[in-house]
Amino acid sequence: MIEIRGCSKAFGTLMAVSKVSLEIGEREVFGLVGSNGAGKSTLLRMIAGILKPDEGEIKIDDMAVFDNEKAKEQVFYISDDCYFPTNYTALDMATFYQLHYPKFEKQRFVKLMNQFQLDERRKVGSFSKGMKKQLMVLLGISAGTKYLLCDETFDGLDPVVRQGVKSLLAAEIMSRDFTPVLASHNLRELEDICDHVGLLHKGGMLLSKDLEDMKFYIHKVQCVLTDRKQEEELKKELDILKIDHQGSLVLFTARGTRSEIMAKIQEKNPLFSEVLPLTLEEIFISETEVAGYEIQNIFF
Ligand SMILES: Nc1ncnc2c1ncn2[C@@H]1O[C@H](COP(=O)(O)OP(=O)(O)OP(=O)(O)O)[C@@H](O)[C@H]1O
Repeated sequence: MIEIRGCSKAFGTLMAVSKVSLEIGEREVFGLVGSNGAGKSTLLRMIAGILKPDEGEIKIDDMAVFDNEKAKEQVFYISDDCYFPTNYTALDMATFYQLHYPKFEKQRFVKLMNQFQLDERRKVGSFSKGMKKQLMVLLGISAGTKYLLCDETFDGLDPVVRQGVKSLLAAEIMSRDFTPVLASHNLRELEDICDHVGLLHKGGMLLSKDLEDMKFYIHKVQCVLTDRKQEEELKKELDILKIDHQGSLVLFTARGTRSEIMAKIQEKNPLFSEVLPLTLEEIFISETEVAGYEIQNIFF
């Protein structure tokens, strides 16, 4: 488990991370979201033991991480602007990481490169941005660390590769003790991948919640009502966050369990009604409102 207790980091007078406390459980995909400059990279670099917090502590499996090789061996960090030595091939990168990570599996790396149709003998300098990101994920998986920290790694991957990487992470979680932490400024990049989401805003942790728990108390329903009056009644009877119209269809996003909301709608004998899946952005509308913020002020 990763435990962060009252962690802060300033650069001069700028508070990049402020008194963040957070627990990242095991064998779950943790999404760290926040707008540009929210402090995600700074927090990840502290978790990786690269930056020392000004105050507070970070423990990886009960070990303080800063200046602790044993703890750092458990963490592979993929920066948002990875450095590759000139003339290094992908295989050279694997040899390099093998020196730092005792559990690195080179054969597995070569196999994964083939699976993702990347040439391990090619110079990394000639890889596209997305290929470099894939390469880093494959190096991270092959390193055999318990934690994989990805900074904006999913952003910009094409849908097929993204799906491949997502399946790879899921398979790792199933087969060994593995926890990926994915940071992104883009809610859409993380919505079908994460089990748990932490929201950073201006250096502070606004919320950290299980996605399934959040989904339990907010639902989106589309229905066709027989009378306009019924919509007005439902506005009073439901805890509505948003209403949209598409022709005769009314779309309600409301707080409450699925059965509570559907019971109220069924009382009106609608011509049609169904529950729709929610996006992460829609889920956050409710959660950030409870925390006293408007999602538009956080992400847009
Ligand atoms: N080395 C540094 N020196 C000075 N200021 C820094 C440094 N690193 C980060 N900052 C500042 O700290 C704040 C948080 O930056 P950070 O990179 O952690 O944000 P982020 O959430 O990762 O942003 P993005 O999504 O744009 O990558 C920003 O205001 C940034 O300018």
